[in-house]
Amino acid sequence: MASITLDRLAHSYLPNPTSDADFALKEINYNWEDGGAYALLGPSGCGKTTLLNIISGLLVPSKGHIKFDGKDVTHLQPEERNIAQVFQFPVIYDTMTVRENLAFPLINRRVPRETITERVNEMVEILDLGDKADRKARGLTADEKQKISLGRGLVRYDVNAILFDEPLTVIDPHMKWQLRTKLKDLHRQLGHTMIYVTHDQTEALTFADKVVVMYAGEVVQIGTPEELFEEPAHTFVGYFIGSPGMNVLPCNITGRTATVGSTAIDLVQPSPASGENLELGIRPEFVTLTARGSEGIPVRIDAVENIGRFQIVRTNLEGHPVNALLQEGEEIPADAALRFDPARINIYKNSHLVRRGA
Ligand SMILES: Nc1ncnc2c1ncn2[C@@H]1O[C@H](COP(=O)(O)OP(=O)(O)OP(=O)(O)O)[C@@H](O)[C@H]1O
Repeated sequence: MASITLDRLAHSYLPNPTSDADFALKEINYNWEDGGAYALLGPSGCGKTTLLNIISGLLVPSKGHIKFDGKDVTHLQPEERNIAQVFQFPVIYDTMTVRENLAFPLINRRVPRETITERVNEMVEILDLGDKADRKARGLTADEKQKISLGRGLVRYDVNAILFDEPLTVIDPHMKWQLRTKLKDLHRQLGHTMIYVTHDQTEALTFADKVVVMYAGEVVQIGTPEELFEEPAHTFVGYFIGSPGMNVLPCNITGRTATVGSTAIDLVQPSPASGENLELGIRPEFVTLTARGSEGIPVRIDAVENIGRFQIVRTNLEGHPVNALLQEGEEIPADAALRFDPARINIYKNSHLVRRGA
């Protein structure tokens, strides 16, 4: 296992990049701790694969360095980096049995026979493949084959890191949560440095101790799942994490009052932010509905969606959508007014957090 340092790392696919916009990966500085479980989370095209390929050695960055345990590996080939990778689709040998597939990465590295048997047995048990262990991979389901792929990544005990690139894409939805939880357990048991690439927030938040959120080539926040929820550093994080995401409303600010259109919202504390490109962010969990006439902000209700234990109330405030998350069965007044918990109102300037809820 190793720590991984990204030292002023950036990448452009263009031969002569001139502006920030030319970089598929904008400058990032970060130290990923030895034995940590990290997720790279972001929408399609945000630069996740570019970063993963730099770590694995498939791509040499146009700027900066990458270090494993302080040793510069920027120009080392993938096979010289001693990492394991699990891809979206199973990479296994159909003609080999499950056991033979799992043993293969160890045989390649001339691991002693007894150790191989021990590790393979351990993987078979961990991945619940006991009843299939001596069958050829050819006849197995896509789920089972991908489990073997995961096992082939995890079976090596001496790797610097294990990289997972959307490994649950082919897995059946009902199996996904099982494998997600399993991977988390495996990380606890095995203690490898693990980096998991996904565009699915549930996968990222379940698996990782720290989530690296990427947007348009930029790392916009690195934090624990709680930090991303409580204190989104960028409006994109607020919008992308949470279901539904944070409400983001363009506003002006004077003193302790934010104004959305002609609606004044009391921030309780004066905000340090002023000028243009300001936005108010509040999560639906901290929006309540009251009857009009009390102190709330009158709104139009567009829709109510029941999602099990909660209901999402979709409202419209002066042309801007605002969602409120209410408990199942909680009463929704016919003439509704919104109330924002002032302690949970964040203020953003140019999409970046400048003031978190008091
Ligand atoms: N080989 C390449 N040559 C030129 N541009 C590329 C190349 N690979 C990726 N890009 C561009 O770099 C940006 C980041 O792509 P990347 O594949 O890293 O994103 P991603 O977050 O992994 O997306 P996805 O989830 O769709 O794989 C995109 O704009 C993409 O079009």
